[in-house]
Amino acid sequence: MFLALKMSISVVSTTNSTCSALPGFHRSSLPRRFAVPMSKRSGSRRERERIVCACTTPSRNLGDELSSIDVNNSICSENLSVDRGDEDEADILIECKDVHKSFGEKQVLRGVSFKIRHGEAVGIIGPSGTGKSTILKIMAGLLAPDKGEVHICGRKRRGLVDDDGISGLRIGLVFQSAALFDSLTVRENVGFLLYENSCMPKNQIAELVTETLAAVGLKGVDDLMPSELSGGMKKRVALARSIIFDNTKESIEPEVVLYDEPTAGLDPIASTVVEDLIRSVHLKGENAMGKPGNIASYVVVTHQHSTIRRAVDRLLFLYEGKIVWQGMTHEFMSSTNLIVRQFASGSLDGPIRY
Ligand SMILES: Nc1ncnc2c1ncn2[C@@H]1O[C@H](COP(=O)(O)OP(=O)(O)OP(=O)(O)O)[C@@H](O)[C@H]1O
Repeated sequence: MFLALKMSISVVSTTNSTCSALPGFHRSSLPRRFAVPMSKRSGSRRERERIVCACTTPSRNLGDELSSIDVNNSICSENLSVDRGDEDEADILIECKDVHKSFGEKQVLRGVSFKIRHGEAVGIIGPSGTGKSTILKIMAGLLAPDKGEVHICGRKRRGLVDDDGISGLRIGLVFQSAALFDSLTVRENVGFLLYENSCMPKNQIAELVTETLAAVGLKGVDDLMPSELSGGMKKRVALARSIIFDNTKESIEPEVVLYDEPTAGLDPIASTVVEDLIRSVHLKGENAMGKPGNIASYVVVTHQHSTIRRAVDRLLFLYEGKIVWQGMTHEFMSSTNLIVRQFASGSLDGPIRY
């Protein structure tokens, strides 16, 4: 499911009125999961802007292999290139501090802390059901932690993305499957936020959409419907929707993009294309137009080794609701941590039990 949420906090308005620049499109036709509770449909325009898309030790006795884990900061005792501590706090865009989250009786996150700095390409990995998507949604402001804090550019987020009024950072979230609006064209999907929330004229938005689609390697698809696209193309359209921004604004805030399993369901070559695309829209990359990307930092949740190797520089390993290992990608394959070794090899033998 794709979701572009913009946090400054632009996002897509889902109030129950007709779209300003998308004739005939009515927000009530949005999928039900995108609906905004009536009680939240008041307040300022900013408040009405909404999202569309929608460590303690592990509980099991894992034996000696976990004895090297520091339960306070969750860093394995291997000699790894981990977080740079107190250095240059100014470049921290998102920080999770001791985040806890439960669903009913199920404790999913049990004290997760990490920082995402300007310029970083970070992967979150770990066994299924360990809370990777949950922490992504908490970073995005779609879910609130039960305990702990999320800081955006040094400021504590008070509620969800639409409540806190924090500006200074845009956050784009690209869900696993595209979740494009089936009844809208590619152009309308990609330009949705701008049609809704910007003062840009329609022809200018259309031009920007075409340019953004070209940046992700798509040409001549503006008028197609999502049903006419392949799975890989839908992922690219979803990416375009997450990175487009109002370039007429005087100041452009940096953007962090959060990708939830962006290569899931793709064949190896299509995965490589998406992995390179993720790199290319980053500020250290070069997009399909030969221009530097605009994305300041990104976080990728993935299970795929190719994505780990190709698309990220630093890894956080989440297991049983805690970060039990972190290091650079090149340190992952050679790690002596038994959890990491089992995960990397896919072995059934080891501390991770299914
Ligand atoms: N909204 C929700 N309500 C109830 N339980 C939830 C909700 N969201 C997630 N969970 C549960 O929380 C746990 C963690 O889910 P999450 O999707 O974050 O895991 P994950 O690590 O991303 O898994 P996977 O790798 O399989 O996608 C799962 O047991 C899931 O069922």
